[in-house]
Amino acid sequence: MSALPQAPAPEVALCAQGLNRSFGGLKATSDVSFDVAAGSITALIGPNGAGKTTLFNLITNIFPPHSGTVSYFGTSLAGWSPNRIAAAGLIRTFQSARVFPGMTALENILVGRHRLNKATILGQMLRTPFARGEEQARVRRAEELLDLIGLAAERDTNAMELPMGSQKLLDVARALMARPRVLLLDEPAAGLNDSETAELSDLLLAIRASGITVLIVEHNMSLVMNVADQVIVLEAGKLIAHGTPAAVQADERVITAYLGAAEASPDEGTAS
Ligand SMILES: Nc1ncnc2c1ncn2[C@@H]1O[C@H](COP(=O)(O)OP(=O)(O)OP(=O)(O)O)[C@@H](O)[C@H]1O
Repeated sequence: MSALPQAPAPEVALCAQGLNRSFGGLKATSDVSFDVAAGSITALIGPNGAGKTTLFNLITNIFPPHSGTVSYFGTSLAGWSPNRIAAAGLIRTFQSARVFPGMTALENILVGRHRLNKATILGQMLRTPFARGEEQARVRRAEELLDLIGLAAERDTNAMELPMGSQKLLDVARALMARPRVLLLDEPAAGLNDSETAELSDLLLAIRASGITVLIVEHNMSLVMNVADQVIVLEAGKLIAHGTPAAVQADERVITAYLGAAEASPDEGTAS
């Protein structure tokens, strides 16, 4: 028995075990297993077509795995609908997500809170005191999030008129409005310039500091290396490395995968 007290193991927010999913003859994910520690930022990287978005779809049950399991804070998500998964606080953004046209920045964030409304539809239509109080609290929360992403001054601006970087931040803020416990972000830095990417890095660190676990698919290696606690690397559907950013960056298999795919080292900014 050790004379020293044992540090408790970190709580596991997400646990994927043996995930397999094929499309026709193509194995999009092949026996993929990993843990995501609660309160961490974990990055999922890999060349185009490696299976990253497929893994997000398996975790959120957009389609089920052909075999394997996903558990969320120890509870299996097998058979759960995407809505039930979101209601449990596992919230994702989509690679192609953009702002809702014709809505202001504030309204774009408010969209993320609708599933949490407790007032009945009739209560909302009749504007009962309960429904009004709930609406005011939602607006306050959306304003706090606008402040957090540095867009308080753009509260009433049509979101389509905002630069791409601001639109991407709004997308993340909308996901935060749903009060996630775990946030899955699919390429939030795609299309951003360097200063917009730096703002996104700060936001991700603030999200982690608030206790939310983040799993992020991202091609921008500087962002990944700056913010991630752990990095998972996929290649052609297989997990080829999982470790700290420094360990993964020095991993021969990772270097080879990236050299083969993009003729560039993963430490050189955007990898593909
Ligand atoms: N719904 C689908 N039907 C058929 N094939 C699919 C489907 N979804 C993904 N695939 C295939 O599975 C493989 C993995 O795709 P996936 O989108 O998960 O990769 P990725 O790592 O997210 O790629 P990228 O970085 O380009 O977004 C690819 O070969 C893709 O063509």
